[in-house]
Amino acid sequence: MLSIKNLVHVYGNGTKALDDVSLEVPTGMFGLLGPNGAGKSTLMRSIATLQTPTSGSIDFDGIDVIKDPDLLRRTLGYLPQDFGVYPRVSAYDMLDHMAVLKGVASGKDRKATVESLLQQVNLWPVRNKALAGFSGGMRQRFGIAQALIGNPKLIIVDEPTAGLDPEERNRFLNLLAEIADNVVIILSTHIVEDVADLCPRMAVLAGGKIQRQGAPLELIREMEGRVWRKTIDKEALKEARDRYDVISTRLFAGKTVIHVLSDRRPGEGFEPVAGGLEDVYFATLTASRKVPA
Ligand SMILES: Nc1ncnc2c1ncn2[C@@H]1O[C@H](COP(=O)(O)OP(=O)(O)OP(=O)(O)O)[C@@H](O)[C@H]1O
Repeated sequence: MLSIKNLVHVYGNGTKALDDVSLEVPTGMFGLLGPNGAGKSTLMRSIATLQTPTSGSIDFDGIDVIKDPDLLRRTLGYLPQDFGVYPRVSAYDMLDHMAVLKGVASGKDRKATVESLLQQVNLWPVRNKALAGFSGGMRQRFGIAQALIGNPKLIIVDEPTAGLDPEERNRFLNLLAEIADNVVIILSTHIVEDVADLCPRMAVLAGGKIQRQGAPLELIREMEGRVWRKTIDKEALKEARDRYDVISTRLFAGKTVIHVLSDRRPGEGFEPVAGGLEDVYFATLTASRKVPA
């Protein structure tokens, strides 16, 4: 269990990226959903011991993460948002090198580790190819392989599916689902479907604050009967926004489809829709913007 209490992070320029964040993250897959600039990477980097928060505490299975970062690093796997350079070395050699850095000293252990990880992430057939020539999906699978060296109990993946095509995304998410037994995996993303597809627990972070948390299905159930849809001309959007609690808009066949949150039918031409996680997310963001800072 990962337990975060009252975490605050203020950058040198005065930006308060985390504002009293408290979270309990159980074993399994946990989705941290938030728009760009919400503070997700700041939170991920704080948990991964890459930066020290201004105040607050992080505890993982009895390890005081802020006081004892080295202890956490032994049981941590991290796939950063930006994995950085992809050198002209083969996947095999790079993974072997990273295993050395992570302290897998014996050559025999390393061979076993590297081989089994390459198989697990389905990169065995291309193990001798240079990482520089890998596709986005292959790179992310390599990223997971390196994160899994040393059997970590806490795995952090920061926006891993951004830029992947649907097939690669699927493959990547399936891989995450397979390793989620007995470990804590935090998936930070701005893609609602990533969370809907595979996270039994989630939180929405916006403006540095946790706006909502719970099980996606429960959060969706809480909105039952409160989401309404109407198709309007795009010229009517401004008026609709003034009149209703519009949580999302999208174009469909040249018209604008709005989703409105309301306890009863908001007006003429509205039909009820079964809300999804996207509605939960957008409603949460809309509500968070209304709160004066
Ligand atoms: N090193 C830094 N110095 C100053 N401000 C920063 C720094 N890093 C991030 N910020 C600011 O902190 C806030 C949160 O940024 P963060 O990168 O954590 O958000 P995010 O949710 O990960 O967004 P994104 O998906 O765009 O990376 C933003 O306002 C950002 O501009």
